[in-house]
Amino acid sequence: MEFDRDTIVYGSYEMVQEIATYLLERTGIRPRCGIICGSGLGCLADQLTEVDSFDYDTIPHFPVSTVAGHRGRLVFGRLGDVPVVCMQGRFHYYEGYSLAKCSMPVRVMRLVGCTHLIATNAAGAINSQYRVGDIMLIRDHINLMGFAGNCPLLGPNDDRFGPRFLGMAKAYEPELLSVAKQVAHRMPGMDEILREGVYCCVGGPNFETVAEGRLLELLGVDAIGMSTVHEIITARHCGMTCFAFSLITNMCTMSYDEEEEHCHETFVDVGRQLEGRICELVTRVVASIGDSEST
Ligand SMILES: O=P(O)(O)O[C@@H]1C[C@H](O)[C@@H](CO)O1
Ligand SMILES: Nc1nc2[nH]cnc2c(=O)[nH]1
Repeated sequence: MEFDRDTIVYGSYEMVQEIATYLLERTGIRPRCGIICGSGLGCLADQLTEVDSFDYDTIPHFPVSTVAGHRGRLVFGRLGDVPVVCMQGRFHYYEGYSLAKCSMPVRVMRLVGCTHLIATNAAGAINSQYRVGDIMLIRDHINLMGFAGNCPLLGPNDDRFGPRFLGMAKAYEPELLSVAKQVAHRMPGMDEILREGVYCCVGGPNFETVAEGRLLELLGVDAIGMSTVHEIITARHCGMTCFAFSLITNMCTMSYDEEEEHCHETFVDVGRQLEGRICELVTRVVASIGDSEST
């Protein structure tokens, strides 16, 4: 099969290294953990101290964010005591970027020193037990775009990033999932909104038809979105430990009698309403990563 290297394959090792060097020469922070802020979850980056931030359009070879609620900058700093780097805004396939290009910043995170990735997103609930405002810890995902032959790892493999073939059975680190549940359990009001489930990514930007929603339910999907899966694949490929969660911003339309709830601006507002709890959850999970690395 012929690959169009410009559109499908993006980010040679040398290119990613050049970006990493550019950043490391301009910040004293040496991050251990990368955090990707989903739609409406950019507040996470606002919690950092000792900040050095870089607008995407000033970083060599970086794509730019085109989605409302995605600020478009990379923020280095400390979350509590732990040095981190946050993507305040991510890249989506529907913006016209290949999956490799959407996920390229994860490799940058790895080459600036991150061993862990925390990805967050806004997602629609397929599971009828869920409610808007729930937080779903991602236990596993279904790479539906991968079933159709689209994957961020398409094309020649560079062993300096990771292996050609990649096991994904424990993509979401069970230990971190368990830490997050313990942490959340100690936070007031979290038990009522905390879920654990299976996330699935579609290309978007359209939302699901009723028939598609019902199919996803049959497949065992709890929440559906347009990101995260390819970032986790890329992170696992380069040996990063991963944790992710979805903020449930809407119930998917599962019957023809229901009114459709989709509105990106409302999704961003749901994020704002929960930002205090989300920031606390992430701060505590990151602290546990810091503790585990210092022992
Ligand atoms: O970046 P995330 O996955 O949070 O963004 C979700 C999916 C779409 O980009 C958008 C839909 O409103 O929110
Ligand atoms: N595909 C998809 N992405 C979302 N992001 C936020 N809500 C939704 C949804 O219902 N479907």
